[in-house]
Amino acid sequence: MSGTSAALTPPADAVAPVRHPDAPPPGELLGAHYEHCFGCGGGQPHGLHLQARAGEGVSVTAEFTVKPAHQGAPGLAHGGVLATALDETLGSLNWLLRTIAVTGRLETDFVRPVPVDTVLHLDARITAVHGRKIYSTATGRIGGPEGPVAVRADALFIEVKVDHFIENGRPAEIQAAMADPDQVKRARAFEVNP
Ligand SMILES: CCCCCCCCCCCCCCCC(=O)SCCNC(=O)CCNC(=O)[C@H](O)C(C)(C)COP(=O)(O)OP(=O)(O)OC[C@H]1O[C@@H](n2cnc3c(N)ncnc32)[C@H](O)[C@@H]1OP(=O)(O)O
Repeated sequence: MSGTSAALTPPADAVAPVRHPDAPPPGELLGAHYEHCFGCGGGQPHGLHLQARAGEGVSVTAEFTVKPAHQGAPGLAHGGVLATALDETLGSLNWLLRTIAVTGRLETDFVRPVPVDTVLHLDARITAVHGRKIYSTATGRIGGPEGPVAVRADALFIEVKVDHFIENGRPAEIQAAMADPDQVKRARAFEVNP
């Protein structure tokens, strides 16, 4: 990984991530964490509709097809959209720890342009954990899962409680989410089964 800043270098006493015993088995789709999430939700017409799949250890894979709505330059994916795909894939890793976490820092390298209609093959893993801090890394390849790297990222996620969303989200969406038993169950499961 190139150019990682000090903030993304785990401290010496960081520990290896431990896959939760109830984490989905390798190969299983993780499912959307929120129907209206721009990264993974099915309810966003121009969203990325990214579906992450559990991998071995504390890793995931995902695919994202670049659509015309995702352009920055003519026929090319917008860099911010590619960063979103990396962020979403990295974020899904935390479900293998059964931990709710948000992105604190995301550092992205854009290595190759990514044309519209390209399938971006994403691969991410957690590298270390230090208290509430979760360190992770991801690549996005084009032309196949073993193709050349087009984008890569390192990230620091910070563990939060469900209250982070309840206290900060716009009330209309929070009330709708809390009225959805499946959404509440999915979020609360992480607090009662640490
Ligand atoms: C009914 C409702 C259902 C809800 C169901 C939800 C489902 C689950 C949704 C998941 C969603 C994922 C979606 C994709 C991933 C996003 O895109 S998440 C969205 C983007 N991220 C954000 O909005 C986060 C905004 N930032 C914040 O809220 C706060 O800054 C944070 C990250 C929670 C940290 O604040 P804090 O809890 O007060 O923690 P703080 O004490 O400042 O820092 C803790 C440690 O982290 C370090 N740290 C914090 N920030 C940084 C940073 N930026 N750089 C370096 N180090 C940092 C601190 O230095 C500190 O280190 P130590 O001193 O412990 O060594």
